[in-house]
Amino acid sequence: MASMIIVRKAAISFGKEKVLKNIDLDVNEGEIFGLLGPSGSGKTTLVKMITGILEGDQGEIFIKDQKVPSLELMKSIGYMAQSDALYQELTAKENLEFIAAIYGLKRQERKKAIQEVLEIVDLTDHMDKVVRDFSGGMKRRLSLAASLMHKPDLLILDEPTVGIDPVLRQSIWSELRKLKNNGMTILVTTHVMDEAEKCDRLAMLRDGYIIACDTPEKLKENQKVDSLEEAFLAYGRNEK
Ligand SMILES: Nc1ncnc2c1ncn2[C@@H]1O[C@H](COP(=O)(O)OP(=O)(O)OP(=O)(O)O)[C@@H](O)[C@H]1O
Repeated sequence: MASMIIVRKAAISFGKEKVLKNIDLDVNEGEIFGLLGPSGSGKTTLVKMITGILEGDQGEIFIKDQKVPSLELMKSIGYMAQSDALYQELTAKENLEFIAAIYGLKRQERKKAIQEVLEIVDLTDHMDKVVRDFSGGMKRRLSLAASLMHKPDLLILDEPTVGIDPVLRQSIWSELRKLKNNGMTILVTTHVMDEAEKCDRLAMLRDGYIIACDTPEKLKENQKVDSLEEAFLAYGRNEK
């Protein structure tokens, strides 16, 4: 299977704190890959290194065989950060028009892309509302829409469903699965176990280490437990 992301011996410290230690990771093309770990385990730091926003102290990262960071690569990556980067005074549609302009989408492409992504996140009826008046969940959905505007090959989502109600969370996951079925590779961070279950494969992150990496089923099977939560705890114990 072809690799989309390769991380080799990546490490980073902030001051004296070693936040990521000796990370090796392979994400295959076309899979939904989850990074599961508690708050502070280093998930955001790792995705920022993968996008090239943060430079590690050690190691190498490749996306589609190109070394990160690369400006060229940014065209194939959609990144939704943990905090929403939206213009509060603009409407949803104006925010997306702005993103489209940055990516150099032509007028007709722009209109179509905006329509498509708004439908995906179920915000078509709210496109003329200013973002300041959006709920937290609506802002998350708009951020997701923004990350899809340029039809990336690799979508990186940092806790995409925080503040989103269970019904909409389900619908976002079914959209993610559709995107995957159309060939997109998706890397998603989460600390929610039922979301982790939906990933094709998972890496469990604890204290800056990957303590296990496999399919959700195999991770449970290997530890002879019924839930990912129990598996996480069991792998954590083995590490000590
Ligand atoms: N710019 C920074 N300067 C100093 N410390 C940082 C910086 N960024 C992250 N850290 C530290 O690195 C550790 C990991 O943070 P990170 O945000 O990657 O965790 P996370 O797993 O994404 O957590 P959460 O689920 O709460 O978002 C934390 O202890 C955090 O305080």
